[in-house]
Amino acid sequence: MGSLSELTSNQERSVGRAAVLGLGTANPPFTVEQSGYPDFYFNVTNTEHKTDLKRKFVRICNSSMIKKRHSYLTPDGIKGNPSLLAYDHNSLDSRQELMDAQMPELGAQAALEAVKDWGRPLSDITHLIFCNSGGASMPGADYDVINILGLPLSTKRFMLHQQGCFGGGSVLRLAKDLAENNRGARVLVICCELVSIAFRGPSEDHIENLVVQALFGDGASAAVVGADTQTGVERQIFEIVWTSQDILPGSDGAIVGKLREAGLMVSLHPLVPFYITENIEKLVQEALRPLGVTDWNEVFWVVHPGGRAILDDIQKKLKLRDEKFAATREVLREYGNMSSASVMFVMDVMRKRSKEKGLSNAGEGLEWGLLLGFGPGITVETILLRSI
Ligand SMILES: CC(=O)CC(=O)SCCNC(=O)CCNC(=O)[C@H](O)C(C)(C)COP(=O)(O)OP(=O)(O)OC[C@H]1O[C@@H](n2cnc3c(N)ncnc32)[C@H](O)[C@@H]1OP(=O)(O)O
Repeated sequence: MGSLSELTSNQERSVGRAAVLGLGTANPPFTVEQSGYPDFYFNVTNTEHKTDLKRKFVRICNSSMIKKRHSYLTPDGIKGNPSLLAYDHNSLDSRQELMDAQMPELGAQAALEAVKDWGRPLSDITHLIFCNSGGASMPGADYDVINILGLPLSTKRFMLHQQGCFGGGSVLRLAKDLAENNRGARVLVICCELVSIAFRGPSEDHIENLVVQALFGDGASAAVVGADTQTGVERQIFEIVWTSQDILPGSDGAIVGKLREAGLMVSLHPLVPFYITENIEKLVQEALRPLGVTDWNEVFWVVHPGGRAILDDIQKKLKLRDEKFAATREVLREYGNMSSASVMFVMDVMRKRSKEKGLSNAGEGLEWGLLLGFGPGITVETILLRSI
């Protein structure tokens, strides 16, 4: 007969590993084409006279490999919030009001898709994680989602604020810990990011702001995570095998977001691609060497579409074939950088492409894969995935 502590821990912990059991995404309907965005942006911010900045912005947009982005900020919506137009007017109230209304709405849409994909009722959700880099209210968007979806009032909630782009990895790491330490748990994970918190007019003194305005788009993604699947009802899309989070040495100050009276002031150092590329192989080795993998083309890649230059440089450094980043580049092309929401979009695109091609699993027919999320710090989330 076992001890009381053994009996308790056997009842509390899952037998198997956590996995993604359902995925969903959502975007606002309004889109802007990147080719027309310089005209749109300088017109709507009343800065057409800043011709040098506009020419530079055209070069940035043309190099971004983004085709279109979704946004709640329609021309009328922007004009109706004039405090957003200058580079640094006090505007936090207007921005927070937009975020309070839009974040739960878009997050709930993505969550409904994920739950439909999972196949069990909303009432079986036990935990909710909501991640966002902009808005902050009490109770927050997690609470609103409980009400919108009619989730059980006993759902245990976690609100992750100000993670930035690595947050898509953080939520899966936290969901794994919750699912494996609470037998039977089904964790609904939502990442929702909106540009209303950082949209602002151009400034000659802050050129990196042009890069921010050219890259980011609105999007929400969601997943249901759980262990010990119900046979015939649930299926594992990606098993979450191992996770780590690392700060890249020497990269202090390279990606920063400060919440100020003028909203989220984001700065991106031109050396961001360099810092990530210099450090990436060590992290990849740590994750894949225990499996005996030494050719990084043997696994599938779910990479945060942070910017074209970052993807080009990582691909070159790791000697990855073009098809390895096809899902990531599709997300960058069709949606831009949606910060923490991006990596679950990549997972969703990858499993759909794999199905269309008749491949044996969601991971392009390969058993092992790596998820990489990077953001402020520079912080990198590395997750070893398995597709069965
Ligand atoms: C917010 C989060 O938490 C996480 C994130 O994802 S942060 C986002 C991370 N992404 C990045 O940092 C962007 C990485 N950079 C890129 O992808 C590319 O540089 C880019 C698409 C923005 C431009 O592509 P490129 O190949 O560099 O184009 P290129 O023609 O050389 O540069 C265009 C101009 O942009 C300027 N530029 C590029 N990056 C810049 C930066 N970070 N700050 C200021 N200027 C920049 C260049 O100096 C160049 O100016 P000129 O044309 O006047 O010479």
